[in-house]
Amino acid sequence: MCGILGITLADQNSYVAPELMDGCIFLQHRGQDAAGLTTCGPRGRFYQCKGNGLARDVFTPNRVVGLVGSMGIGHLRYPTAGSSANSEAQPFYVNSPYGISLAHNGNLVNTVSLKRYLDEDVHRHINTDSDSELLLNVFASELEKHNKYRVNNDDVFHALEGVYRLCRGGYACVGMLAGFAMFGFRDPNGIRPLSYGERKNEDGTTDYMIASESVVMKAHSFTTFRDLQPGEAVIIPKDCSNAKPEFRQVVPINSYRPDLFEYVYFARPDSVLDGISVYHTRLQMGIKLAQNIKEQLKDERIDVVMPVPDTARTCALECANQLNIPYREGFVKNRYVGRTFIMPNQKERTSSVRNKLNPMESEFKGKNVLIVDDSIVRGTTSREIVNMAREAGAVKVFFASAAPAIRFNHIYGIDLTDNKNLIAYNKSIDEVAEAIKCDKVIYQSLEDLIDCCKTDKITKFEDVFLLGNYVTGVEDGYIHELERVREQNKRNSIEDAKSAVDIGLYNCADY
Ligand SMILES: O=P(O)(O)OC[C@H]1O[C@H](OP(=O)(O)OP(=O)(O)O)[C@H](O)[C@@H]1O
Ligand SMILES: NC(=O)CC[C@H](N)C(=O)O
Ligand SMILES: [Mg+2]
Repeated sequence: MCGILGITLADQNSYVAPELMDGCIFLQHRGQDAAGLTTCGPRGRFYQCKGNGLARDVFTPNRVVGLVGSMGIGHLRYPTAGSSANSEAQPFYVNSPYGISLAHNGNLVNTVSLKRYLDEDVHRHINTDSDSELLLNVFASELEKHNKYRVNNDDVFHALEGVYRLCRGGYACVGMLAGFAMFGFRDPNGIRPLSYGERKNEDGTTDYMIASESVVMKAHSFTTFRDLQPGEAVIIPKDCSNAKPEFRQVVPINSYRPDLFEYVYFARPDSVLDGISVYHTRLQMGIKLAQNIKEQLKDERIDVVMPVPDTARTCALECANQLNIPYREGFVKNRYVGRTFIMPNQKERTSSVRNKLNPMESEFKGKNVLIVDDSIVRGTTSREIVNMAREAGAVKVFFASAAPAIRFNHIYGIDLTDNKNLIAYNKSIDEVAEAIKCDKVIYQSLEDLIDCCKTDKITKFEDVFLLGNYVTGVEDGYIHELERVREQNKRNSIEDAKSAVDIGLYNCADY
């Protein structure tokens, strides 16, 4: 998951960059590795600032002062394909045809054949290992086929049909055509989230936003918003004071399957995705998990329930309420350390858990503790946490997870290529408990997790990482290619170091 954002302001003389920067801060939890902004100025030119780092570090005042224009897009990157190279920071840009800038959330699963197609059939040069650059070039090549001096909305929708035909995987995108329009589109299975919002101005005009999560809409007073449907696209004219956005269901909905992991971990609790409140699902996860715990730990005494901050808090609190056991914050979180799971290498992830969470000894000494987390993926967090709980004097340590055991790659959104890196891979639940050295692990069942999230409209979810059957299929050699690129970009034996073949480009960060 990355965070994507686009804003088009009605006032053609206004600057969108400050609001885009603020918006990116609201989506920072979706990607900590790189950040980028591209705006489109009055003469139709693009202005860009992007590079590795957090939004607040990349978007310094002297870098964004030159980002002129009332329309712009932003991206927060958590690399899930290619490498962590500076040159893979988004938005991506191609000058032909018409000048296109694109920000992408998701993963394409047919990159091997797309690369070949772009090279051999349509002769487009690809300069990085990013799948987003492929997606942008597929769109550009489809648009080019019209061979027109200027395009219109129909041409853009038509080009998107080509993108849907050629690109497989999970994708939500926001882009711009220089001087013409901003656009957004979502994959036919609705795996990755994307919302569209409107804000009424006092003079009667309307500003528009496209974003990964509703939280940024609300915070910026885009109070009328809805989710784009799977396979749906929207085009918002640059001068939106004179023309209205146009929506089109470009391809039929294949199946409506939002990614279950958005509700478990990715999204902020104060977001509503596909009409489902993330906060509400996490409360439900706590209720269901408590029922499970009552059965599985019926012969045990639990003195205290503790969350693993931050994401598990909502679920753990409700779980404690249901169990009628005191809820205690046993781990104090250092507010200056970001999310561990989306850090790019294992060394960093492991040391980050210790730097981020510190046990409150009084809450552990002589007690049987039930620690609740949203998920156990590689086991980096749970291993360290159990260790810390024991060091702090806990007698028994039980570990509950709001997500079921994760045994397969999450190919549409998690940076993980090898199943063997999953702690539950080829292990029984007792073996997982043994691996993280706790007394018992309790997992939520998939059925219960789906019950926590489903609505009348959405009953199916992208749950491939739990079952292993990919809705989009995966082309032969895809996982191998992902791994190969990762390997290639290892430098000085530091896993996932910035690409050894990093490229400085005129449209890349210049620092
Ligand atoms: O088993 P693992 O591979 O460690 O992954 C799972 C952990 O990673 C995430 O936390 P993270 O620190 O990223 O973010 P948070 O502060 O939002 O909980 C998640 O909430 C789990 O705690
Ligand atoms: N997490 C994401 O959505 C990443 C988008 C894209 N696959 C990249 O690696 O840049
Ligand atoms: Mg966590």
